[in-house]
Amino acid sequence: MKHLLVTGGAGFIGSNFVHYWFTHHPEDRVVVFDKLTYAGNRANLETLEGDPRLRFVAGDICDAPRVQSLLEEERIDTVVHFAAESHVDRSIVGPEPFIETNIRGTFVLLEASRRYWEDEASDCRFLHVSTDEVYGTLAPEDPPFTETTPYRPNSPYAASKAGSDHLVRAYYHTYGLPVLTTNCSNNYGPYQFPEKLIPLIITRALEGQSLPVYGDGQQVRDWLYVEDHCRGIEAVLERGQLGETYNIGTRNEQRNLETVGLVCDILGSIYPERAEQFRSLITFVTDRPGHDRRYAIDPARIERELDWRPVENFETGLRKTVEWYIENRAWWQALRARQTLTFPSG
Ligand SMILES: Cc1cn([C@H]2C[C@H](O)[C@@H](COP(=O)(O)OP(=O)(O)O[C@H]3O[C@H](CO)[C@@H](O)[C@H](O)[C@H]3O)O2)c(=O)[nH]c1=O
Repeated sequence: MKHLLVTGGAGFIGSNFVHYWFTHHPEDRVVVFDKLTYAGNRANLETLEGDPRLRFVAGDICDAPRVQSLLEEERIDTVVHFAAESHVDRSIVGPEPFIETNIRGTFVLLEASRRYWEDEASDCRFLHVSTDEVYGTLAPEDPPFTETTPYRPNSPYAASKAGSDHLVRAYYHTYGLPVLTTNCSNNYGPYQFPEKLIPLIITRALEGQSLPVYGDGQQVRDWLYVEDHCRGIEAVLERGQLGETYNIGTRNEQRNLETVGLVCDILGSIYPERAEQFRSLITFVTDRPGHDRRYAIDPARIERELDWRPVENFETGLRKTVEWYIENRAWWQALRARQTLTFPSG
């Protein structure tokens, strides 16, 4: 039986991971530690409310004494670290919380784990969830990112994640902390805060609002269904080599404009009477400053070494996602008040 600490477990990927974990490891205990910022939401774990295997603790990963005592109190042997400020546009408007949470917060967790696991680290794991954005941007002719692609982060968000990745590796090389790092591509699926492209487009289209496409919409993103990501994290936790990095992606490169169009088509097939309307809502708006043109992940290593394969394809994953947002209007409408970002289109 494992004792997991899931930081950011009330966020999008974190909460999907908690649901995934209990489905596949019903005997384990999970402590969710989450600051409940605008993007964290206890409703994401509502179906687990009252479950004795789960403890929810509201708190900040920068709070060193709290983190230290939680590790000890709960006899944590596995840290899965999702907690992060994650939205690129917000990092452009206000980078400070990104530096604080993503770099300092990761440092606090590493240091607490090092102290707590000092004498008995053999069965322990610290898995750091990171992003492909640390590698920078690709030209159309470039091969996808591999685990050996040099780091060239461009946004304050990406730079803060790059800093945290380096700290994690330093704790392995310097102290032998049993760390693993994953770098994933763009996620989509249930419970994603509707500031990110796919849920933003779905929810705005449902409400008949304009669908903002930055610049020319020809930027490329490599979409990963969140449950496939959770399965990848499980594979790395269980079979990954300590100190190593695994890229998680599905070779699913899509231009933003095509992704937005696909969402409109799926909505049109569900609401045929509004089919024409959805695409007409697409509006080109000012581009994101320093916008990375293309991300693409080469998942060969995790496939070859850990036998991981994605289950979902983009069309079915996107349809499931659209249906989830239709069925869970109350969930995202309640978040509207927190969506205060007005960058760049207003
Ligand atoms: C919000 C928004 C986004 N976009 C564009 C910008 C990007 O090219 C693409 C996806 O934007 P976002 O959903 O903000 O995601 P992106 O910047 O790629 O970053 C995401 O994916 C990363 C992994 O690649 C994660 O590390 C980040 O935490 C996550 O936010 O869509 C638009 O054209 N219009 C929009 O309104």
